[in-house]
Amino acid sequence: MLPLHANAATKLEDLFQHIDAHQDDFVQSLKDWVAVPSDSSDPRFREQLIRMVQMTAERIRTLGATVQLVDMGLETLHGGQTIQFPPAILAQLGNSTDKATVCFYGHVDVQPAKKEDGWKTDPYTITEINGNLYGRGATDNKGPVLAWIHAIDTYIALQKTIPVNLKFIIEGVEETGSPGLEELLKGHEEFFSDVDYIVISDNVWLSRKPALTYGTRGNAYFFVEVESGKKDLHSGTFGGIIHESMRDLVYLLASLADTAGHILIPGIYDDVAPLTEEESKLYESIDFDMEEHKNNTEVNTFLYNTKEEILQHMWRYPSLSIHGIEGAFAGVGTKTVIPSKVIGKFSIRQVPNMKIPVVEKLVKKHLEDVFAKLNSPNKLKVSLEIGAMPWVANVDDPQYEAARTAIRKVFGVTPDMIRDGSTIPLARTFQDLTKKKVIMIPIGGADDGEHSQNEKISRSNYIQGTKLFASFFLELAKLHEDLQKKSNSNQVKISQRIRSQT
Ligand SMILES: C[C@H](N)C(=O)N[C@@H](Cc1c[nH]cn1)C(=O)O
Ligand SMILES: [Zn+2]
Ligand SMILES: [Zn+2]
Repeated sequence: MLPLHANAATKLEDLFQHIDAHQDDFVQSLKDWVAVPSDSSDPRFREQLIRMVQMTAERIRTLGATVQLVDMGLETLHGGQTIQFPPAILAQLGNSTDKATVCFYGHVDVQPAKKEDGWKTDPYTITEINGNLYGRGATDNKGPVLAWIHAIDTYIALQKTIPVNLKFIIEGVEETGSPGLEELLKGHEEFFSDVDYIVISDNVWLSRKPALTYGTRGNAYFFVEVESGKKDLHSGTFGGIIHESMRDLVYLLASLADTAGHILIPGIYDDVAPLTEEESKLYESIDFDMEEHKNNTEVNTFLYNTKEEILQHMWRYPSLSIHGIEGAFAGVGTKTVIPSKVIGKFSIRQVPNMKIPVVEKLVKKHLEDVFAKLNSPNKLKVSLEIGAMPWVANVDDPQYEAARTAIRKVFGVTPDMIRDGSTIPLARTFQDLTKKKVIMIPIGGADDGEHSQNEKISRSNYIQGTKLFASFFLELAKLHEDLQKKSNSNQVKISQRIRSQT
């Protein structure tokens, strides 16, 4: 590694030029990372997921950082078997007392992806088409994690002083709700003692315009299991004489929400923060093209007709989605089986001021009440698998101002201030537990298709995003200097006052 010149003044143009000149190398790194199917939902990929975390640790080590791989123990699967959790990465680069310390949080696990799900290209081979880099994890979240690393690498390659101290928390189970991570944070409180800001880049913009995210919804993810017996049965031989588990389950799932998206679980909306007039105005002022959003989503119609309603229902109201049924026949052909045990999977996105234990109680009560009316002898089991709280930040916090300035310098525009309907399970935990200021700086585009077929990040967003992070380091350093000056001058005033009183 090259030595860092302490006093070399950093010109933004030099950094930007270096990033532009090395963009093909940066794309190659993304290719290497996307090639690892680090799917955290499917235990069959566990070895690959662990390899991905190790590769990431190695890459962070090449920056000159001190890297710790923390063992996260065993994961107990729904059937009772156990497998190794991937380790988590805690790393540190620089510890100057006169610099701000920024902790970057990201994840290198991905959602499942199979070519036959409808991908146009192999999900684990980055394929560039019309300036877009297609591949699972390209935007969620391998691209942004690499962009952050490349921004640091740029300072190192140009032998410039990195303007801030850097810390990293990188994990491999974000997509399954970050199990065990809260305990990890609780056990490493000292890691956060000198951290000033926590940065997350795991969302996308709302439109073509760059954005900063100040809120995310939480998620309460449930399994509802119905079991009729120990083995599947022939529907010709047994159909008509048994209580079918699938029929019960479909009835239960249908009772959760109506076709207009309204959740039918009694009491579920009771704690939702009321919409104030001030907040209402906020939605009116956001520049949002519903037609473009519809095109990105590839649906004909939304549930709501106005921009305000759409934004509110994405960001500040709960929503219930049914994700799938484990154990049900889902293949091609016309299998005529009656499944014995089926597990319905659904989740409710959480908003302020909903509380997970209350939601859990309401959901269980509702499903038990509905099931009781079926007079079914089958066994019902409802379990909360993930409970992640919503997160909202104060947009007047200084790190938002630094990020706004950095965005102006890279993109020449003032960013949209947005919320996001999806969940970063650890965002609220960071805020509550560490009491540090959290900011989300998305670099992905509105049409990136996270979790969907043909997920991508554009080459432009990936490279401009790298510049944004490099520029953000400088803005944070300036901010820190200003804050320190202010605090020193306040200290002088206090000392003078004490002296004059004695
Ligand atoms: C926003 C982030 N990139 C993401 O996709 N998060 C997941 C996390 C989650 C929530 N419940 C289960 N996993 C998401 O919002 O779905
Ligand atoms: Zn993500
Ligand atoms: Zn995701």
